[in-house]
Amino acid sequence: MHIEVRGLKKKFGDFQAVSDVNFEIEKGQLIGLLGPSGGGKTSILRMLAGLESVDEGDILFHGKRVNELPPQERGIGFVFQNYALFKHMTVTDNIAFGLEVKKWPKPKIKERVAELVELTGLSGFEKRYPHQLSGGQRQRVAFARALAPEPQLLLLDEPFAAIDAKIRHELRSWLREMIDRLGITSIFVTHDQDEAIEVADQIMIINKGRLEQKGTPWEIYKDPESPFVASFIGESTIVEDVAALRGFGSASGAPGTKALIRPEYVEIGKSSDFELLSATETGRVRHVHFRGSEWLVEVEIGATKLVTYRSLEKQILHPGDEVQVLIHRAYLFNDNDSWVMENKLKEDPMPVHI
Ligand SMILES: Nc1ncnc2c1ncn2[C@@H]1O[C@H](COP(=O)(O)OP(=O)(O)OP(=O)(O)O)[C@@H](O)[C@H]1O
Repeated sequence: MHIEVRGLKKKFGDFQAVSDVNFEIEKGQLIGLLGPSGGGKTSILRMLAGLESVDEGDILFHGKRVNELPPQERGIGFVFQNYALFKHMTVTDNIAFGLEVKKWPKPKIKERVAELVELTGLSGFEKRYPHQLSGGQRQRVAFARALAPEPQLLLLDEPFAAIDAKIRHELRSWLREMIDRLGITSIFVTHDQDEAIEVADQIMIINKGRLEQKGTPWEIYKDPESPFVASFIGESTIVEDVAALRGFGSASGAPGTKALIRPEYVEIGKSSDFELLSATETGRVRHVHFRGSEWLVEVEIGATKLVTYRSLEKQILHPGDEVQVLIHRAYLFNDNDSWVMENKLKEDPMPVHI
């Protein structure tokens, strides 16, 4: 389903929970609504579902305004974080519930339930009750139930929040595969940036009731449009006075200019590694964290602390070691909460490894 949202606003009392949100979603995409708690993600989802009224603005499905359409007529499937399965019903009955309400003929219901049990990998569990299932299995039943009436849009509100880390990881891949297979437009709310980056075709960053940025995970990571977005997606360090770092002084203007620096923009090594470059700083290793596939190294240059990744093949560093530090790139903050991108070594490509 193609979705368009124009000038969407919602107030609760005096509190503006959603202010002037605009976006478009192409059919078949999986969209992650990402942002801090209380930002307005759930309110946007509930307005799309018709569970919350719209104060101002329009919601269009396939170009048709649906603001006043009741939830059951919008062709939407809903999955909540807390399963919301019927406890006294078996897996089969839970999945069939929406179809019974819609008065589908019995044989068709049986056929559709069998299809969904197969799709969601629940074969053999048909007669179990929710308390006889694991969290991951319960969530798959919730998916099957939401998908049963063949919705054109699937809305997922923190679908994996209540599930432990390992299963959550498996469910993410499973969700991605299922959405690809079904080609159904889906929107999921999360405050877990890894989840959004891993699963979504496009991410919408929602903060203080506003859509801060929309784009693919890579676009948002690479070109964050505001300091908030940059610090919300990916690892970074905020440097309080970038002018104190050599090579940035003239470019960054006034002393006290703040900057955001990603770990992959920082390179560390022995002085011989950088002997042809004048723009290095001398730093000291503060902490070294083993990350499984690499090291995360914290370095201090005077009062400035930076983090960087270091591959396992390289010489192991220890706290207190002296290193040369080369900063390839930084985002410099302007006063007005925007910024400019500053390349320290303009001829040098950004060393991003993915
Ligand atoms: N029915 C309501 N009545 C009053 N205030 C509400 C209501 N629903 C939401 N709010 C407020 O609106 C703001 C946005 O809430 P919303 O649930 O949309 O945020 P969220 O981004 O989904 O947050 P979370 O990640 O914590 O679920 C919050 O400050 C919340 O307290």
